[in-house]
Amino acid sequence: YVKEIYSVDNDEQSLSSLEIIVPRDLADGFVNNKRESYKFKFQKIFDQEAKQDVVFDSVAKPVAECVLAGYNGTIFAYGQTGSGKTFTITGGAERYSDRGIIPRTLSYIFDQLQKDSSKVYTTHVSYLEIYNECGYDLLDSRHEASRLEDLPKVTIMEDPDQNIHLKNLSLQQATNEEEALNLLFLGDTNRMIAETPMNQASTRSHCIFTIHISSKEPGSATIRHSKLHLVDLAGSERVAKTGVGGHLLTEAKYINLSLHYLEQVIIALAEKNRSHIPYRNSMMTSVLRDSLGGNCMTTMIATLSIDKRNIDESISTCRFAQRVALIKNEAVLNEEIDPRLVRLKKEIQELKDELALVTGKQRTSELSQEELLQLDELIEAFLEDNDPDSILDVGVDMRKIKYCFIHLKVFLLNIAGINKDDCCFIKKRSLMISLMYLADILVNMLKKEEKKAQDALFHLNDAFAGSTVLEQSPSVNLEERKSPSSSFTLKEAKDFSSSVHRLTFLSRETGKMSLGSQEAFEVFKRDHADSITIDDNNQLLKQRFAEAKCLGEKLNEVRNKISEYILICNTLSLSHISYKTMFNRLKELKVEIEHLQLLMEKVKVKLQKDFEVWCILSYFRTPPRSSTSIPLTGDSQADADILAFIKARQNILQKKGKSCQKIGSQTKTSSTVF
Ligand SMILES: Nc1ncnc2c1ncn2[C@@H]1O[C@H](COP(=O)(O)OP(=O)(O)OP(=O)(O)O)[C@@H](O)[C@H]1O
Repeated sequence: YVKEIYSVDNDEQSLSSLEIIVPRDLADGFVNNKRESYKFKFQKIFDQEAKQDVVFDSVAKPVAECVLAGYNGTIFAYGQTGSGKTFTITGGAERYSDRGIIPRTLSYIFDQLQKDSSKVYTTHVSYLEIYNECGYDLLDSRHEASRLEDLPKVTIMEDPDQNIHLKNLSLQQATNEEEALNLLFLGDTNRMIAETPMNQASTRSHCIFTIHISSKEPGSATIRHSKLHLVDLAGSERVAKTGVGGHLLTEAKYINLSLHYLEQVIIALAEKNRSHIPYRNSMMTSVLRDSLGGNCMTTMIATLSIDKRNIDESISTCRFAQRVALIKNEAVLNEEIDPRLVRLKKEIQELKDELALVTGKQRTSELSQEELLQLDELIEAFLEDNDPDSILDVGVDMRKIKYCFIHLKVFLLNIAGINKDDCCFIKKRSLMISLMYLADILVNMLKKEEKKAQDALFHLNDAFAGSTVLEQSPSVNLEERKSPSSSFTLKEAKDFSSSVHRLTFLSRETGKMSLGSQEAFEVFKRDHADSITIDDNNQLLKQRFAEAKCLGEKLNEVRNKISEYILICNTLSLSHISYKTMFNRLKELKVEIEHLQLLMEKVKVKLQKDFEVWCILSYFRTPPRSSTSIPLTGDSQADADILAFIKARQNILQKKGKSCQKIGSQTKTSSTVF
């Protein structure tokens, strides 16, 4: 392009300026007041030598960054045919370095997404072509389109909130740069196939390549949606100048009309206090509505082909671009709550309502002051209760259960003077609490054992009581009736028996042991090696005793009958001497029976006495297994009693010496005599 007709001043400090100088021959004419130069200020002006990467860095990168942050962005190229719109937006096919804004933006975006692991991103792309006010989906993958009309037709739908929806425009997911580039290639291919000499789509249609990005932080309910429109507009040349007619004229009219409407929208947006913006006039302005005057970071690239012949077009493009620059958009973050979360919140509310209906209580997320106080009391009572089976019942209420756990944790951590970081202490403390519970369980078990021991002791006392009765019997001389076969005297047995009764662990009033002593004594008896034999012999003696008792009763019965007969005989025989002999005989019989009766009585007494002796001797026959088997209660008095008991026993055994074994066998023999 001829340098003489324009100059560029790229001031680093302020806006860059472009001056278009109208050649004198063009300025000359009948009217002499025509301006010779036109100056325009732009944010940045790229001369014809500008490289694609520089354009990308200056124009596209800032917008792409906004899109990544969650804002909407649009970059659109406007200019006359052949001025370089497609080259700028898509790129040139000859060199890799000619890649345009779309492939470079895709590369940049995916690069950034890969670097950011703090969010979960989803990317989709769509590619729309608008030709003669009709939309076509360029990402149709069927490859069947030989004409543009064969592609899926995209129509505009508007919801009650005046949001635009594009029906039939496919949204293809692209998980990486390669997939996105393939989709761009697919769209460009569809666009080229449908292009005919009569329909040079690249010139006469608008193309919108859109990158849709959704981002969400893990665990967050908020989703951000943003989109970046990269728009390659149709050529803006004037119909009159191109001199087209017929079909091309129709096209040109559409193109110009849509660009005209675009211009109308831009003018309306640039004007203050303008209430109506004519977006609906064309599909193009409808689709870009949000980008042009709403929530979007919009950048316009005006492409110029500054040639003597294109001076008017160039000036027209610059004017249009300057109007666009006046528009101020207010971009906001496009955040929405995850619809799944909305659904879950609704479900939670429904469940809360249901719970309130069932329990009759309306639950708030926080516990009331009153409820907290009640809980504190319950927890305190629970902690003070020594019963290991006690439970902390706060009902089916997660808020209360959580509160209890927190309370107990604080209780453990905040015990006076305790460093909460001292895990060792906490472990010890937990152990102590566990031991306390264990101790409680053991105490309970011991109480039960004590009860059993008490019952057993009553049994034993009965046996001792029996021996006391026999001792008081005046009719029997125990010394005289010493069993000839027993080397263990009844005197010794009596001594021992009385020593047992003197034991201090037997209650003075009742003659019964204290609970701890009873238990220890019971264990001592149980541990005695020969306890089973003793029990067996006891049973045998009891049986013999019962038999003797039965015999004595029968004897009494016979004696009574004889006495009765004698009485009758006395009455009858007074006058009959013949009965005298019989009477004397009966008298003799009576004496004999009485003698027998006396004998039986003695036998019975001996039997009873020997039963007692047997009981006592049985405990001495087998010594305890070892001194360690003697159970001590820990109660000093009871333990002293037990030791005294054992000592008394040992004294007797020492006196007997080795004869213990003999006693055992002889006593067994004597038991069979009875
Ligand atoms: N900066 C540039 N450097 C090198 N070649 C360029 C440059 N800009 C445009 N061209 C070339 O000029 C020609 C026309 O450019 P391009 O197709 O991009 O124009 P356009 O404005 O898109 O036209 P249309 O309105 O017909 O689509 C292409 O062959 C392109 O390669």
